[in-house]
This record gives sequence, C-alpha cells and structure tokens, in this order.
Amino acid sequence: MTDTIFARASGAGKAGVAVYRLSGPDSHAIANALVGKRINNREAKLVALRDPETAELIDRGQIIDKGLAILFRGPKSFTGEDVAEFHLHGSRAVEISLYETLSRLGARPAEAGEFTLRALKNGKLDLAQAEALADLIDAETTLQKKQALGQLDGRLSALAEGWRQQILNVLAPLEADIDFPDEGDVPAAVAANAGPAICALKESLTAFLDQSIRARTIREGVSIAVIGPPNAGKSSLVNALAGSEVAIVSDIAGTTRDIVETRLDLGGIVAAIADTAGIHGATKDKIEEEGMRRARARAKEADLRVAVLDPGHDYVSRETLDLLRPGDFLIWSKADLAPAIPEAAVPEGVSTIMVSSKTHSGLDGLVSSLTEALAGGLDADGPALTRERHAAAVREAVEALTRAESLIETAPELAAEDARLAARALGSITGAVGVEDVLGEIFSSFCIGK
Ligand SMILES: Nc1nc2c(c(=O)[nH]1)N(C=O)[C@@H](CNc1ccc(C(=O)N[C@@H](CCC(=O)O)C(=O)O)cc1)CN2
Ligand SMILES: Nc1nc2c(ncn2[C@@H]2O[C@H](COP(=O)(O)OP(=O)(O)OP(=O)(O)O)[C@@H](O)[C@H]2O)c(=O)[nH]1
Ligand SMILES: [Mg+2]
Repeated sequence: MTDTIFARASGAGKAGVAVYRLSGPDSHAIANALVGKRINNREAKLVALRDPETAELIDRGQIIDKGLAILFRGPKSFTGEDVAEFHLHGSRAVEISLYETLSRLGARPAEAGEFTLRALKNGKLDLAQAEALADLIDAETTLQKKQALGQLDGRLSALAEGWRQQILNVLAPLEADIDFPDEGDVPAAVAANAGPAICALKESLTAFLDQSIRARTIREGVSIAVIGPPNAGKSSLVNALAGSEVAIVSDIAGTTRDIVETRLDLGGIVAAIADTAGIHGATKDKIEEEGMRRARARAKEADLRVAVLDPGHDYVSRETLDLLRPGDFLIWSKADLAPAIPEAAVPEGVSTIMVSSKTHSGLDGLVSSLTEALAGGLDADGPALTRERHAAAVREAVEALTRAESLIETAPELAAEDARLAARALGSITGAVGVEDVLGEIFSSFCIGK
C-alpha cells in the first residue's frame, strides 16, 4: 500500500493563490472529508475546507480556507494515482492549518520529486522526460524552456528507444543462431548482416554525441573570461554588457583584483561572464600577483575568452593574445576616442570587434557575435543529450558496439553480449532498464511539490 502524499505545488511564500496537491489511494477520501461532500471527477468546485473533527460542532468549527477543489481519478492524473488539488489563498496561516489537518487525516508531506517519481513508476513519463520537467522548472531563458519542452515531449526518448530497437533487431537473428546452431543458419551470413548494421549505428551515435555537446550549452550555460592588460577597459565592457555597475571602473591601473562574475542572457544562452585583473608581466605586489594568477587560470578554464586591448596604448599585450584560442574574441576598446588600430598579430580564428563601452557603439554587434558563436545553428527543441548521464550512456553504447563489431566474425556469442550491453546502456536514457540506483540522485534535485 502506498502512502498518500501532499505538498504545495506552487512556490513557497506569500501568494495570491497557492496550489496544494495530494496523491495516493486516500487522497479522494481525505478531500471529501475536508469538503464535507462529494466532488465530481475533474470539475473545479468552490468549496470551504474544514477540519472534519471540528466540522461536527454546532458552529461547524473554523474553516481552513475557501477555495477550488479538483479531483483527478487515477490513472488519468499527473501521477497516475488518485489526485486531489486545492487552490487556496497563498498565506502561511492557511498552509499551516491545512498541513496539520492533512497530517492528522493520514497523509504525509511529499519528498522532493516524489509526485514525478510516482508518475514515472506509473508510466506517465519516462526518465528523460522527468529530467526535462526538472529542467523546465529551472529554465531561465526561452531557449532553455524550448529545449526542456522538446525533451518533455519525448524527442530524446523516441530517439534512444529507436536506437535500442535497432540493436534488438540485430540481436534477434544472432541469438537465434547461438541458441540453435544446428538449424541450418550459416553464422557467417548472420554476421555479414549484423556487422554493417552495428557499424552504421555506431557511426550515428558518434555523430550525435559530437553535435549534442553544443546543445548542453543551452541547459548548462557557458563561462566567458574577459582578460587583458590593466586599464584596457575590461570592467567597463563587463558593466556595459551587464547593463549595471557590477565592477569598479577607474583610471588607476590595477583596479580589478578579484574575479567579478555576473550572469548574462546571450540570446537564450546563460553566460557567466568573469571580469579579471589586468595581466602584465611581473609585479612585486603580492595581491596583484595573485589577481593575475586567478585571471590566467580563469582564462584557461573558460569556455570562451574575450580579450580587451586599448588600441590607444603604445604596446600590445602579447601574453593576453597568447591566451586566446580559435573561436575567441578580441575587443579593441574605447572606440569613441577613434584610435588607430595597432598592427597586432591576431591569433588565428579570433574575431576582432571595436567597441566603446562609453557610447555603446559596437556593443550590439559584440552581443550578436557572441550569441552566434555560442548558439548559432543550434536546434533548441530537437533531440539532444542534455545531461552528462545521457552522453555517458551513448558513449558506453559506442564502446560496446565497437567491441561487438570487432568480434562479430570470430566470436558471435561475445559480440551478442556486447550488443546487449549497448542496448542496456541506451535503455538507461529513458529508464527502460537498470536505473533504480540513479533514481535517488536524479529526483533529489527536484523541488518539493514536483
Ligand atoms: N492545476 C494544475 N496545473 C498544472 C499541473 C497540475 O498538476 N495541476 N501540472 C503538473 O505537472 C502541469 C500540467 N501537467 C499535467 C500532466 C498530466 C495531467 C493529467 O491529468 N494527465 C492524465 C489525463 C490527460 C487528459 O486529460 O487527457 C493522463 O495522463 O492520463 C495533468 C497535468 C502544469 N499545470
Ligand atoms: N573614452 C572611453 N574610456 C573608457 C572606455 N572604456 C573604459 N574607459 C576608461 O578606461 C579606464 C579603465 O577602465 P576599466 O574598465 O577600469 O579598465 P580595466 O581593464 O578593468 O582595468 P583594471 O581593472 O585596472 O585591469 C577608465 O578610466 C575608463 O573610464 C571607453 O569605451 N571609452
Ligand atoms: Mg577592471
């Protein structure tokens, strides 16, 4: 017998309306007891909620609140169980008296992700879709939302299940052959069919892995390091991009010492942009030295580097340019002073843009170039391996298929075993097989009430 669980489904704190949800075998009996009458299935009804113990009193006791009640008879509900919802006024006091009464009537507070876990166990959604639900709730940008909704729709699930089916199709004749070797089938013929099929699947999985790495930048965001010599205008640029004074700006070289990080929405990609201390040769100042160490380290770790150089300055910082990689950006700053651009050897694959943080000229161009570099050509709502868990499963499948391919001629029974492993790995994406041990980890990251 499963417990009946409850939680506030809408966010915590004071609100105009708060939605509370009950799920489990006793949820309808508890709802009817609170309301004192029967409510029709899937019909929103305005009711007064009372503690049934005090409801017997002459004045019918105190009401918990007046609000809407909706019952969903299982299996046609979010969790697949009987569900009751109350849409009440979102006050702390209403929440406290509702919780007291629900607990006394035999329900217990839900754990994080417990409603979704029940939906998963009842086949209402699969594991990749449950993850997408968590991503949808966490989504900060429209691009993240688009990606999560696509995955909630089952796009990755369909792809993963399709791949798994292809392996099972290859396995069937192979296994028949291993089990009944005397029934006339020529192992070489079976192997001749299986080999190319395994190879083709392996190749599409590898291609999908490569293209999916970029899709993860939508879910996970990217880190950008703004680097350059002192006084180049790094902090001014970060402030201009952020639209607020996140970092101190001054004409004193060495103003920024610590890393100052802020978040930007670059065309739907969440970017953590780091302003860093100016990098220049050696110094005797210990604090400055540590600031430069942090700046260099951040430049190496970041997904993308934006170097800022002041063209009016009489030197070009070689060290800054040497930190750049293909795909990075070089900003010639202070464009409003109309300086001549020095003849610096710009590293290959690095785009150069002139920007004034004072007049904002060139800023829109920089933002759209950054967006293009990060998200250009990304199909946000197509199927994608949005989590390391998915990518690891595909990598495991590729490895197993590689082994299967090399064994198929000489040891078909060993190849079949590897093909089974590949199918299992792919099945773990939707949770079709072998995921009991990761469920706790996945669902503990959900919010209470989901
Ligand atoms: N009030 C309310 N709004 C909500 C939710 C909720 O639980 N309650 N949701 C919670 O996440 C989301 C909507 N998701 C839902 C998913 C499935 C079902 C459901 O009842 N499914 C049944 C019947 C489908 C049908 O009507 O045809 C089923 O799948 O069998 C309800 C909500 C967002 N809005
Ligand atoms: N005219 C003009 N001045 C700028 C521009 N950007 C920055 N400055 C000035 O250049 C000086 C240095 O700017 P910061 O943004 O503090 O430079 P920084 O690279 O962060 O310097 P450190 O933190 O010391 O490494 C300040 O006086 C800014 O006002 C610009 O686009 N136009
Ligand atoms: Mg600075």
